[in-house]
Amino acid sequence: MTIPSDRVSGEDLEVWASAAPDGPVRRRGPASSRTTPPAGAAAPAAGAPFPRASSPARDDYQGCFGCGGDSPSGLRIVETRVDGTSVEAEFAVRDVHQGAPGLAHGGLLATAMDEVLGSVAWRLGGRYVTGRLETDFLAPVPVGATVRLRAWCNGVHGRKAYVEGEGRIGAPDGPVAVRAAALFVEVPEEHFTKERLN
Ligand SMILES: CCCCCCCCCCCCCCCC(=O)SCCNC(=O)CCNC(=O)[C@H](O)C(C)(C)COP(=O)(O)OP(=O)(O)OC[C@H]1O[C@@H](n2cnc3c(N)ncnc32)[C@H](O)[C@@H]1OP(=O)(O)O
Repeated sequence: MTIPSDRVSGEDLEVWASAAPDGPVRRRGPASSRTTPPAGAAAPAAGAPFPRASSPARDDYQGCFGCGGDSPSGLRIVETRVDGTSVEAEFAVRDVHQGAPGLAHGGLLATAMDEVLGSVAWRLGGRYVTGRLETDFLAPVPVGATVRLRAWCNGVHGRKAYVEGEGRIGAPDGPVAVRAAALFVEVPEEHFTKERLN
C-alpha cells in the first residue's frame, strides 16, 4: 500500500538543527519558516545567563492559567531548573485536564508548552507575547502523569524571539509526548492594559 504523500510517516522525522541543550532534536516534518530564526538572528551564547534572572511567576499575581494557583483547573506549572539558557518545569495532569477519557487534552498540552516557552521569552528581558505556536503531539499523556517540560531560545531578531521546547512523560528522559516551536513578539507595556474591557 502506498502512503498518501500528505501523510507523515516515521521516515519524515528529521533532525532539525537547533540550540537545544542536548544538540539538534528530531521533529516531525520540517520546522515552519515562521518559527525558524532567519539568517542574521542573534544566537544565544552557549552558557551565557539569561538577561533577566527572575521568574515570570509573581507572588502577587496567581491568576495565570499556566502557573498561577488561583484557577481550580489551572495547570499549576512549577519551574524546577533554570540553567542560564533553558528552563525546565513540570506539572501533573489531573482529571480536569482530560480530553479523551483518561488522557490529557491536546489544547492543554499546547498551553503548557506556551507557558514554558513564554518563560524563556520572559527571561530574554523584554515583554513578549506569543505570535505563533506550532505543536507536534507525539504520544498520548495519561491522567496522573507528570509532564516534564523544557524550553530554550534558538535566536532573536529585532522584536522577534524564536523559542522551542518539548514535554516528556514521567521523567526528564521519558518519552517525548509533545514538541513546540514558537515565535514571540516583543510588545510595549501598554499591550497589557489597553485591551482590557473592565
Ligand atoms: C506588565 C507586564 C506583565 C508581564 C507579565 C508576563 C508574564 C510572563 C508569563 C510567561 C508565561 C505565559 C506565556 C503565555 C504567553 C501568551 O500566551 S501571550 C497571549 C497570546 N498572544 C497574544 O495575545 C498576542 C496577540 N497578538 C498581538 O498582540 C499582535 O498580533 C502581535 C503578536 C503583538 C504582533 O502585532 P504588532 O505588534 O502590530 O507587530 P507586527 O508588526 O504585526 O509583527 C511584528 C513582527 O512579527 C511578525 N509576526 C507577528 N505575528 C506573526 C505570526 N503569527 N507569524 C509569523 N510572524 C508574525 C511580523 O511579520 C513582524 O515581522 P517583521 O516585519 O518585523 O519581520
